[in-house]
Amino acid sequence: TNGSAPAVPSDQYDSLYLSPVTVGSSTLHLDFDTGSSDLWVFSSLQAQSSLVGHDYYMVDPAKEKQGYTWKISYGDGSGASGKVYADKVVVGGVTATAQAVEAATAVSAQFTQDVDTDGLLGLAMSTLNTVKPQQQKTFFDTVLKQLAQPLFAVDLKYHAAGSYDFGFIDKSKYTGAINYVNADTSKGWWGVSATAYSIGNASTSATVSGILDTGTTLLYVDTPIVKAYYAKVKGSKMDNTQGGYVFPCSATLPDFSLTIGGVKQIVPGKHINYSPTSAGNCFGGIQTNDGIGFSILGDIFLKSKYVIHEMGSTPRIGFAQQ
Ligand SMILES: O=C(Cc1ccccc1)Nn1cnc2ccccc21
Repeated sequence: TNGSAPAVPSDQYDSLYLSPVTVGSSTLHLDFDTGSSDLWVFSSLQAQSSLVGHDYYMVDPAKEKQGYTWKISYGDGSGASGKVYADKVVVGGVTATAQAVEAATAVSAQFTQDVDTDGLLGLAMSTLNTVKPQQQKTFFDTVLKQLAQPLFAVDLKYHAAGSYDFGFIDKSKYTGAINYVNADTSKGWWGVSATAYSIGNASTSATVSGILDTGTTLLYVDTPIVKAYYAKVKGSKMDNTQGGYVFPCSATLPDFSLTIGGVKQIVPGKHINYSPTSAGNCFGGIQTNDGIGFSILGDIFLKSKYVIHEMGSTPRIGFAQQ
């Protein structure tokens, strides 16, 4: 069976996208995350005070994987931990009958205060799964064999609902050719590299290595590229109190592209005006990857494309224009 689930922006700035998932007998709204590999949910194991505003998984002790635990932390310092259950998970009609469901006992403030997100569904390689004593499969790995094609496709949109397709490529969701490149999955992520970047009409050769990451809101690249970009934005500056580059909200933002597989993958300037700040300017969708060691092609990069993640004998990534 194949299936498709909507990806709905959680707020007016596309901070993250939420998809409905049936976990056991509950429908939860999860953040599908190609940057991690745990399916974890808010659960009845938590204090009631932590559950306010969230839908949550009502655990069934009979389904517990006794002695199994998990603990995850993300690049932004957020994290969660808990126990593991084997239960039915359904995404867009695709069913995993005994999927490892990681029920939270503790969740960091970033997640607790984000009342729309009921958990995450990891779509990176299962080698990054944090469950002990035995690593568990992602939902995608669990259902892989039942899919017509071993792939999922990501269709995130700018200030609009998109979708995640499992097992098929939806021709109505893109125009032009799909450009495939091999994925570097050696670190457990969907890794790609670019050979050039462009700011407006000016192209510069450079090697940009990074990961596709639907769980990251913005686009993080090497500092010299970020500086070159905002040099083209009148009134832009690095604002340490806001934690990144900001600019007057009236600024015209040049398009940005990364050349992947010989094809320019363009991010429209409009998408790079991420959100207003509390100080009366606007926060940039492109920021520096200082301290990370690689680039992170998050939602700002993805939301103009239809991106196929194919787990064939040689993992590939296909890019097409929405
Ligand atoms: O953690 C990251 C990317 C990242 C940011 C900074 C340093 C290193 C890596 N993304 N991400 C993927 N899933 C997430 C879930 C919550 C927060 C961030 C999440």
